[in-house]
Amino acid sequence: VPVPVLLAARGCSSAGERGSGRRERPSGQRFLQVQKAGSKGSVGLIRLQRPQALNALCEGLMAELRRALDAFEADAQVGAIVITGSDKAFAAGADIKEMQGKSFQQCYGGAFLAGWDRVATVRKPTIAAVNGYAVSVPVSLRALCRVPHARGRDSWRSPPAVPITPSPGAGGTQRLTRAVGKSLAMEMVLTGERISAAEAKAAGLVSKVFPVDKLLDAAISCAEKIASNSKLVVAMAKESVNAAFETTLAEGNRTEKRLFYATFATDDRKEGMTAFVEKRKANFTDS
Ligand SMILES: C=CC(=O)SCCNC(=O)CCNC(=O)[C@H](O)C(C)(C)COP(=O)(O)OP(=O)(O)OC[C@H]1O[C@@H](n2cnc3c(N)ncnc32)[C@H](O)[C@@H]1OP(=O)(O)O
Repeated sequence: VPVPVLLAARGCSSAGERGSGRRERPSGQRFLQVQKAGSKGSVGLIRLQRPQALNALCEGLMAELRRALDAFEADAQVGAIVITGSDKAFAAGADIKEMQGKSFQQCYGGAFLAGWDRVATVRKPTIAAVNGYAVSVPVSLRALCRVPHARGRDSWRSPPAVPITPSPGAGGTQRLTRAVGKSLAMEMVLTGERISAAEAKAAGLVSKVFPVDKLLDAAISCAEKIASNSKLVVAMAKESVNAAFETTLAEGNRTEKRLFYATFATDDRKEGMTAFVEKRKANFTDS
């Protein structure tokens, strides 16, 4: 049974949210639904919920997202996180209406977008379950999640599974290098065409494709499987994978080796190897 997670809220003022205002949910969020999922509540589930703007990433939404990630990062019960959107949109990019009037001074001086990379610095594995539009920045958001899932062509409705449109802010192209460092697959420049989930998978943009009605369950079940391992060692594995993406091959190998040595200082490494040899299920204590 999903357990609601209580977080404080701060808001955007955008179409459909002014005047009467978009109400906070009882849980305190305005733009997200945040809960624990999975049979043991070990999965942190974040659903972007700003339907009137197709989940465009306004500052208020991103602030809530950061707080949700912080809360799950600190929650010892949670071993992995799933971020998803709605049927029509994962997210339609940065909020154009919020950005429209901004000057350089406001962007640079006000550190616009500061903290937007929190999703990349979370130590727990994060899965993006992408359905509908994923435009510009959400493509980066999804890429930062490292284990992206998408809904498949066989369940296409309108709009298609992972359409990608040009980012006006990037002059019609969007480089993903900022999001994922030097990963070869991500060096591609998206030129504004709409691509299907299958094409996104072929390009390395998503790792698995599911029919729409199976997408979220599959993402949660994958997260649950990850969460059933030692959280301590999973965090080390994620650090190692990130190092492989972000540094040279030699540096990535060095980091991996150091972290592998470090696992020998943990109880969970001993328990994992002993359980393997004794052909039984490991009982990890995250220590
Ligand atoms: C770092 C840079 C960036 O991220 S720049 C932003 C990049 N994003 C985009 O360029 C996408 C802009 N949106 C669209 O192109 C379309 O909305 C669409 C193709 C994603 C979907 O088209 P559709 O016709 O199905 O919906 P609407 O255009 O009518 O949109 C519904 C509603 O949402 C508002 N909205 C959509 N995207 C944004 C956005 N990025 N920022 C702010 N608001 C957005 C849109 O204005 C509509 O609201 P309304 O009150 O009717 O104006």
